[in-house]
Amino acid sequence: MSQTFSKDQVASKNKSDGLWVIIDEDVYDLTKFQDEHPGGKKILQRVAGKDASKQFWKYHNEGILKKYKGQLQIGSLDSKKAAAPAAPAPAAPAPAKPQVSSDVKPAKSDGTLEPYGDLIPFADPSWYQGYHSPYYNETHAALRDEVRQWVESEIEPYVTEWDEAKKVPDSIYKQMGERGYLGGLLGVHFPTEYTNARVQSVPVDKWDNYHELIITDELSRAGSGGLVWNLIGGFGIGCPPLVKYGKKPLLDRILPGILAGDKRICLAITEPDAGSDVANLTCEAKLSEDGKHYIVNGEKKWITNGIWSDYFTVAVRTGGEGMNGISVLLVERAHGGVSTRRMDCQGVWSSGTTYITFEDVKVPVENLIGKENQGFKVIMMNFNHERIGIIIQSIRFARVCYEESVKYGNKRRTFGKKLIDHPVIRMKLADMARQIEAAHNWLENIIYQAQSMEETEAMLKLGGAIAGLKAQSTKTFEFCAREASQIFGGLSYSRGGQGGKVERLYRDVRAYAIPGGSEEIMLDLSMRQSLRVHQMFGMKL
Ligand code: HEM
Repeated sequence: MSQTFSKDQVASKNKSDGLWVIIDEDVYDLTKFQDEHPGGKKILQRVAGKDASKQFWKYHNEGILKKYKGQLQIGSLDSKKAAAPAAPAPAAPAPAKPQVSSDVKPAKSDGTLEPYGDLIPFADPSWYQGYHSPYYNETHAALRDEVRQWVESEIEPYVTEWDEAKKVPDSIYKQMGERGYLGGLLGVHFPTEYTNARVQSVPVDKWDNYHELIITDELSRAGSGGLVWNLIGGFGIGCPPLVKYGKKPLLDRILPGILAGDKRICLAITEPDAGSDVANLTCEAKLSEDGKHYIVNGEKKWITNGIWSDYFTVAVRTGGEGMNGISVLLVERAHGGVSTRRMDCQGVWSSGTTYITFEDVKVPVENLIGKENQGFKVIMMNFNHERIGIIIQSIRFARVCYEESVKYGNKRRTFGKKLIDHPVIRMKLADMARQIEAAHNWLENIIYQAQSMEETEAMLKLGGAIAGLKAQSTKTFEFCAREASQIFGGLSYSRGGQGGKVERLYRDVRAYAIPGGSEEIMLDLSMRQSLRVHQMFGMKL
């Protein structure tokens, strides 16, 4: 912003027909905006011509300035040292090329990375804040910065609108492809054979599971389960089985379009009458008489991204009862007979939760994923990847609730002191932080184990721990959402505004605690499976 003004010039604009204010040494013309200001115009008229920084920060968070700067800032005070450029505020975010900050410094001689972020204790994982970690290097630091810049500039300011509109612009999903993030989220090596997109800050041969963790974690910082599920909810669980067990001609035909962000895929397992007990599903696929097609009939419910999907990775019954009669098929909307309708849900509004019906859908046998009647294994392998995604998101959402609470607690005053100075509030924050850190450290350890093991070994040995951590992380999320709501009071009871993230996340909690295995089933499984596996190791009782 090149124009500068003196304080006297601003002071002369102190009427409703010329209403300027100063916020953090920048000058804003609110003349037209006053009529649409959600806080009312009189309150703006009272600070017309003055420095309103203190009042502004009392009622708003950073997101508001980011969103309105481009529209309302007309310059800066002449006394300001280096006027910051106004952030662009497009009505609908335009695609942009990734830009990696040149600030990412190599690891220091003691192995730690440069501190990054706001440095609020526990609001980011400890390796962000200059602490030692065996897991991360400069490529992780660079990716974290790349994703955070994108989220802060093009996603976070608009997330509330998208959630209310129950849709994220297609251009954002397309960028997921262009930036190489879709290619990086498959839980396998980076699939260079199917996409030309590359993650700008990480060479493909360096790609590992911690990079995958960072993408999901940083996307989750926007504080919306709907956003994260829109971008990776269908893809992250629907595409890995296709890549791991699909036949090459099928992959050659459809994977490039999916990884480019042009076509969408989702996972369809749950049915109106079969959720966590997958072995009981009834959607049937009968082989045609000529043996060339499966004819699929049945219903699927609570399917993330279903309404927008071109492809559906579907669990079907091809054989007898129980887990040995299940197969996985790649159904294409273009096959005909696929109907999708949006479901109204408590949370994750922009994720497109869908009810699907398949009526005599003719699916070529080439679209079988894995072997006939051996689909249960495909589904089980996939569950660990899905659950780790849920864990990453839940822990970050818990952190967002905690971070918002710390910031608000340092700003809001009651009974003559800041909230943070009341021991009862600090106790809440401490209870949040201890659970977040415990869950995150367990997560990093499990990712290290998964990366060091062959896939079947990982499924056996880690299934119990992953199930336990899923329950731990969703309980942590629920606890933090509740405590943050208490700290924000009325501001997190109404939607939008300063408590907006907390209010939204509070509504999103059940979407994490139930799907991918409910807390009850996860806790039970964690013990059953761990005991069974350790019996194989020679456990002595
Ligand atoms: C660049 C200038 C400003 C912009 C773009 C702006 C924008 C907004 C927006 C979008 C809201 C809705 C709630 C939210 O999303 O946070 C809001 C609420 C509000 N604003 Fe502003 N505002 C500005 C300046 C001010 C100033 C200078 C004051 C005080 C003197 C003020 C007082 C309020 C109040 C009291 C509310 C209602 C808060 C609540 O619901 O708890 N605003 N403003």
